Amino acid sequence: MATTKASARKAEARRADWSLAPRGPVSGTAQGALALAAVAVAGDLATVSPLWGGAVTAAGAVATVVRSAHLAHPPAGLLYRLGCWLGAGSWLTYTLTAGLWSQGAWVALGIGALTAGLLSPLGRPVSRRASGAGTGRALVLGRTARVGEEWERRVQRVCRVRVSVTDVREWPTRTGYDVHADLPGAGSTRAHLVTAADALAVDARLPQGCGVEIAPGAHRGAVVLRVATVNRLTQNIDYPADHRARSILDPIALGEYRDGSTAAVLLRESSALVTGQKGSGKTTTLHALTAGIGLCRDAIVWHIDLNGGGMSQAWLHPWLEGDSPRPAVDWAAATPGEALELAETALAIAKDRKKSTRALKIKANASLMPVSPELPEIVVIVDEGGEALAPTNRDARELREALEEIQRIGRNEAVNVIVSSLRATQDMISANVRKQSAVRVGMYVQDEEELAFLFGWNKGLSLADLPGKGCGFVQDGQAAPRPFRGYFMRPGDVVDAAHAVARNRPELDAAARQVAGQAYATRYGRMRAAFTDLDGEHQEELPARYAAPAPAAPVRPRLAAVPCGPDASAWPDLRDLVKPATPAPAAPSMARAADWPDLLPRQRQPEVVRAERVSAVAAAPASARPLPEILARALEAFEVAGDDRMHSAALAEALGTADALALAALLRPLGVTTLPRAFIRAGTEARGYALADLQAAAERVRSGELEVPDEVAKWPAA
Ligand SMILES: Nc1ncnc2c1ncn2[C@@H]1O[C@H](COP(=O)(O)OP(=O)(O)OP(=O)(O)O)[C@@H](O)[C@H]1O
Repeated sequence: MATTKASARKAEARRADWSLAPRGPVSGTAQGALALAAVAVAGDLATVSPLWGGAVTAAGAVATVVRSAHLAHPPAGLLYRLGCWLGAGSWLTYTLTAGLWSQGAWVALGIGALTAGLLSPLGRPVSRRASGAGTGRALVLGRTARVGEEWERRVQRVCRVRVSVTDVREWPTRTGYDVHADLPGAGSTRAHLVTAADALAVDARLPQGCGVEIAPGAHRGAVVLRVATVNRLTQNIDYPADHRARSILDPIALGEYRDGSTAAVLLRESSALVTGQKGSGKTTTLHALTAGIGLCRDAIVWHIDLNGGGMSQAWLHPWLEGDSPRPAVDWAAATPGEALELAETALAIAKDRKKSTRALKIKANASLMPVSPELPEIVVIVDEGGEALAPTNRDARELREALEEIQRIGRNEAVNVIVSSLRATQDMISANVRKQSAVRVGMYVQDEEELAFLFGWNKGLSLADLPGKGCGFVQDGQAAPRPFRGYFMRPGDVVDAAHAVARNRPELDAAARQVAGQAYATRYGRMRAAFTDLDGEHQEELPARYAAPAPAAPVRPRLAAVPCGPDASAWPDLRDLVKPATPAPAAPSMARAADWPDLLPRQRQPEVVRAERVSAVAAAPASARPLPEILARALEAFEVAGDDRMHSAALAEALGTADALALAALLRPLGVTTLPRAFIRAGTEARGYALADLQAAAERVRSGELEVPDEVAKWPAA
């Protein structure tokens, strides 16, 4: 077959070409001179008036100018053609006037033909270009040819790279155009143009907010320069109220690029990071993501909203108002304690799915866990709006670590994280979060360095490309970051979308629900409490709100004697003081949070902790000082609980102290205080103690560094 084709091609090549079409400058010049001589001989024999020669010359000259303008020939090409017509026409008019049969007339014709032949490269139609390998041929005509030549010269001037433009295509929105070009090779790469994108925009004198994006072309040697000529990003783009169900395997739309195409990102396997200064449009972008993911029939959204409820409020509104039977967002956390519970639950589900979905993957013959309404992806969206996740914030270490671990291990198991942060700097975003986020969205910031931190240096990004709120750069995987404008989702749009999401979203699968346990099963009560009372006071009231079917008799405020000596470190935690005064209307058997069974055993390496405890209590050197009874028994209580944190009330009960207040008074002289933030145990959010603090105190006592006060040493004899 191949041989037949080759021989056919050879035969075709051998076949004589008898057409009169010129094949190059020599044949073209010879043909033109012969044709002119033939016309002159015919005119001479027919004794045509010389006026006709003048008329033909004038007509030819005018036609040349008009045609060259239409085809956007360069000035040299136009002059060459005009010269040919004027020379030939003058010679013809002269021979019709003075006679053809003189030596001078034929010598003049020869000299004219020779000149035309030598200058013929000037007349070559530069607008005809090859459009690149494998892409067919494109004819660049008229205005677009002129634009293409301008860009060839501009790229040569700014980047010292001689590209050849193969096509210029106007955007459907008529707000810019794409310039398709081939690189010359010889060491030039697209990166040369990418770094000069801003300089090219300046050289082209583009309007404010417009720029040049350098995108890959049809092959490695081709580039596309996306040139915006109208600043379309200044106009609001309403959220398209399209609430049809979709899949998390499809791209999730965030807004539009300059050319009017949809800015969308793939989130099935990717975590995302959204940064931007206050008021730049982060939360609005998270709304668009919540809507896009929420409308998927195979994904559910969990919110961590440490930004005063700004993100989750509108999504929960229909449910809080009783207009919707369930919330659009399956779980929303507004406090650090609940946030940690949510993150740890997501992590536990990801770990469990690694084992439990093995058979499913084999059945589907897919290495990636197949998602479906029965096994939905969980996307945890975190709008922290402050420094909660900053690597420098020690209080948030556990939450940050849980989220980072989800990012590391949750891809295949369809548990992903989207984090928003005020600033794209090393002190606000840990390197791990940034690296693990394949999707990055950088909304407006003051400092170009922040964009560079997020997207890398020399990406040709300029703040001049972002005209205002709601604008940013978006990057999905290896693709170059592109300026876009986010959909403007107003609260009303969110509420409309929330209705649609609540109607159609899937429920968490049964296996995950089992892993999530009681904390997940009771989340609605806490969400209702938290998002109707955002001043933070709800924290201590949470158990009562969701646990009590019938209110118990109100607890009367109680006066307590507080040991307030001159040393402030010996004072009890005042928050523990007010706690008993808070009414706790709960079911009789669960009147106090401390009474609740721990229905969600910790996943955090209980064996290791236990081993540490045993060595801390038992393996003390002989010279070590004895531990006070309260400390030794507190360490034992942690060991029995198999946990590394215990609520104050639970520990007080285990030790048999009068209450949490009395316990605080005993532990404070040993330097042990409650953790700064409440945490959840057995479905209750309250403050309590960390095992590590008790172990540190024990160490200090044993080494003699810490003197045990009498009132502590005497306990429980007192
Ligand atoms: N895509 C958008 N189109 C038009 N305006 C927008 C857009 N996004 C945000 N805005 C405007 O910017 C304001 C702030 O937006 P948003 O609350 O999303 O910013 P933020 O970065 O989350 O701020 P903060 O950090 O204070 O929470 C909005 O009230 C709105 O007026």
